[in-house]
Amino acid sequence: MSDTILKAEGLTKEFRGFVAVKDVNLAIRRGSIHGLIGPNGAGKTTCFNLLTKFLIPTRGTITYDGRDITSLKPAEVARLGLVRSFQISAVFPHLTVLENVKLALQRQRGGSFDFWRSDSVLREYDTRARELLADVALTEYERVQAGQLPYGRKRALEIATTLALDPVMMLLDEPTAGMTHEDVDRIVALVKRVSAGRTVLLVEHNLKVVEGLCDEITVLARGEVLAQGNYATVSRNPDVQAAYLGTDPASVGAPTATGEAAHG
Ligand SMILES: Nc1ncnc2c1ncn2[C@@H]1O[C@H](COP(=O)(O)OP(=O)(O)OP(=O)(O)O)[C@@H](O)[C@H]1O
Repeated sequence: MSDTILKAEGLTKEFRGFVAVKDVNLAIRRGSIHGLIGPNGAGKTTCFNLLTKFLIPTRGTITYDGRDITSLKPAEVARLGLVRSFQISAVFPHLTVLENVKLALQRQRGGSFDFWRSDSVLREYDTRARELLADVALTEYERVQAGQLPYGRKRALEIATTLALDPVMMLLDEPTAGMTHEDVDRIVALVKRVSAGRTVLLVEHNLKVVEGLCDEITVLARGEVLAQGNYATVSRNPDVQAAYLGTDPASVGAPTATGEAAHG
C-alpha cells in the first residue's frame, strides 16, 4: 500500500481563460491531517472542488489509492471512501439529530429511502447512529430538530453524517468557519478524534486551527503551490509571510503574527 492516498499532478482549472488553479502537485499522506491554506482568492475552494470531483479540471490528474479518479463523479469517489463533508450529508432541518444520522446510515447502506428494512436492521441503525452522536458529543441533542441546533453543533452533526458514510478519507471545507472560540476548540478536538485511522484534508482560514491540527500544510497563492511542509516550516517561509501580508493586511494576518486569518 502506497504511503500517498491522494495525489494531484499538474492540476489546473481555468474559468474562461482565468487560471484559478495552476499546475498544482499535491501528495497527501495516508493517515495524515493535511491543511490547504492561503490568502483570499488563492484557489483553495477551487482546488477542494477539483479534488472532491465537484469541478472538472482543465488539465491534470487526480489519483486516489492508486486509481485514476480524474473522470469519476462525486458519488463514485464517495463510494470509494473519499467523502466530502456536506456532500450526501446535507442536514435536514425538520428531522431530529438522531433521524439525520440514521438517514445518512441508511443511504450509506445503499437503501435510498426504503422503509422495508427489517426491525433488526433499523435497530442496528439506531445503535450505530447513537455511537456516532457520542463521537461528536451530540448525545444530549438527539431529539432536537437539526434546524434548532446552535451553529457549532450543526457543524458537528454534519461531521457525524459524513462519518456515517464510513469515509477512508474525509475532506472538510472550513469546518470552523463562523464559529465562536469555544466551538472552534470543540471542532478541533472532534476532527482530531475522528481522524484516527483516516486521512483528513481540510481547507481552513483559521491558522490556529491549522497549527493545532495539521501534520502537513500546503499553502496556495494565486492558484499555485507556494510552500508545503509542517506548520513551523511554512509559517517561517518568507514567501508565505509575504503572500499573507501582501493581500489585504487589514483583513488577513500573517501566520506568525496573529495566528488567525480573516475569512474571505
Ligand atoms: N466559477 C468561477 N468562475 C470564475 N472565476 C472563479 C470561479 N470560481 C472561482 N473563481 C476565481 O478563482 C479564484 C480562486 O477562487 P477560490 O474561491 O478557489 O479561492 P479561495 O482561496 O477559496 O478564496 P477564499 O479564501 O476567498 O474563499 C478567485 O479569483 C475567484 O474569483
